[in-house]
Amino acid sequence: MTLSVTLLAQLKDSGLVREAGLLAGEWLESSSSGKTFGVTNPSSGEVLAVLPDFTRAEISAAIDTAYVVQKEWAGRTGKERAAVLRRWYDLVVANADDLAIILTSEMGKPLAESKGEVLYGASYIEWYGEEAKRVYGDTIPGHQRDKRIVVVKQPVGVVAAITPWNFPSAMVARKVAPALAVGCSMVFKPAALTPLSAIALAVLAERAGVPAGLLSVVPITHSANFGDEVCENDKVRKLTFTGSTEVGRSLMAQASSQIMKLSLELGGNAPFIVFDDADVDAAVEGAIVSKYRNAGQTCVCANRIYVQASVYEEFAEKLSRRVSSFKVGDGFADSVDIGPLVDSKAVAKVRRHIEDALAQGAQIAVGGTDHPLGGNFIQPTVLTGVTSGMQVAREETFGPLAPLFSFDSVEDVIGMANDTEFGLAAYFYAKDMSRVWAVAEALEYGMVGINTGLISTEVAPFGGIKQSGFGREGSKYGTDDFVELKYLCFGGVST
Ligand SMILES: NC(=O)C1=CN([C@@H]2O[C@H](COP(=O)(O)OP(=O)(O)OC[C@H]3O[C@@H](n4cnc5c(N)ncnc54)[C@H](OP(=O)(O)O)[C@@H]3O)[C@@H](O)[C@H]2O)C=CC1
Ligand SMILES: O=C(O)CCCC(=O)O
Repeated sequence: MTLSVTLLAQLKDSGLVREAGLLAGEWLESSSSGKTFGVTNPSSGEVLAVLPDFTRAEISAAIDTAYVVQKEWAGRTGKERAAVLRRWYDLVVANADDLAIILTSEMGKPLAESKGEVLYGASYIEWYGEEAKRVYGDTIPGHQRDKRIVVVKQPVGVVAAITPWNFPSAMVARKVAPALAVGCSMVFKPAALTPLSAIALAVLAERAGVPAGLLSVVPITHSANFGDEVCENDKVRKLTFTGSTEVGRSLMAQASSQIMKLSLELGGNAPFIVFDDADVDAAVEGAIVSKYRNAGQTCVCANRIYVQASVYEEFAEKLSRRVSSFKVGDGFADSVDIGPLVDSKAVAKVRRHIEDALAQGAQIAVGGTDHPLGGNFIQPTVLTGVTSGMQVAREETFGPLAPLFSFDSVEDVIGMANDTEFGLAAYFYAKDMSRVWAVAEALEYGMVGINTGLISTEVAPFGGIKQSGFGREGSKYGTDDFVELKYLCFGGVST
């Protein structure tokens, strides 16, 4: 047993951390590969746990079991499935402090944010527990006198899920809860950087009465093996993926071999627009939440901040003042705003964006230099004088860097905001209602925050358009991706 004593000492329930995967209803502490991998704390570099590294054959066995168990689960009433999800939700809430500690340990975000994420994730379990009872079909007036038409929704069957490291807890809940609610089973691959939160949630799911084999959680470092197996195994009928557009594109190509149902929640390049009639103070607060939440490592983070010329100086000055007051440090330290980035590659990307912008004439308003803590810590930064030829305009930075662009007219800023292959989230601040409607309609994004920098909630449909993917998570629409419509045509009805 190699579990970190520091981590274990912080937990009320040490049973939530396991050096094992849950496959086909069993906790397996070793893999036939004989290989293992370590999960490290991005703040200290400490190894938290060593997990078995599972193989394609083991994933295949988990799929076989998920295929069988799903039939019994789907045969239960919505109310019966709802009761299990409700117990899972209650357990997640009851264990939120421990789950937050596990999350901060493996991912680095400040503890308060981790607790927020755990409860945010739990809200999806609660929501979809309730929705389990409302997977309604439809009746359609028959097209002939003796015909009656009914549409029913049936679970797609076995679902595979792949998630990233930036929301290791909420992503699990967001994918598992709707799948289980409608009667699917799931084989789940968390990011190798952050599998412990998914494992802890699986422990609680088991305690809540999720049947053995219905949910598998597979730690694995060779992620392509997981993608290959789930895309080629004809027992898997759907793949739900959150991560980079690059990997999403290749999974989409692979999934085409068996025309698998897909949901893809991919990269973003969110514009955040401040118009001259905006409440500038409110816009600054919105930008702080949108840009610096999770140290900027969120797919809906503001990536490009466009400010109308007449309020540019005021906005830049007020934003910079707020950002310069941020406390950077270990996620467990008191009142920390920004934790470490997830790894050195993430730090290098932010540095590259800053250097490129400076080389092309941008200026540092705050931050911009390495943080004294070193390692994966980075100074939260605001750049002014940013223009559309710079890398920050085109690529998702995924770090605490706010680049400020100036614009003159509504037409110009809409053109710049939409000039990207991504279409996940956009934000703008304005008061004039005719402008508000026009801009909201003109932005080519799946989600638009108007006078707010925080749009995430389980009651709304989260998802993108263009190369940010398709499918929606959350809300009444979130179950659509996990069901198939079946049309029943009744003939010979005596009239
Ligand atoms: N939309 C979003 O929420 C996110 C967007 N991103 C963007 O992507 C960039 C890179 O982040 P990164 O974490 O590397 O994102 P990736 O897309 O590489 O990883 C996301 C998930 O996909 C898995 N994965 C990677 N390659 C394959 C494959 N060939 N087959 C199956 N699964 C695979 C990863 O596994 P493993 O990590 O274990 O290899 C992880 O579980 C970020 O800087 C950001 O710009 C990143 C995360 C989330
Ligand atoms: O970054 C993501 O992939 C999801 C963002 C978390 C959220 O706001 O729901």
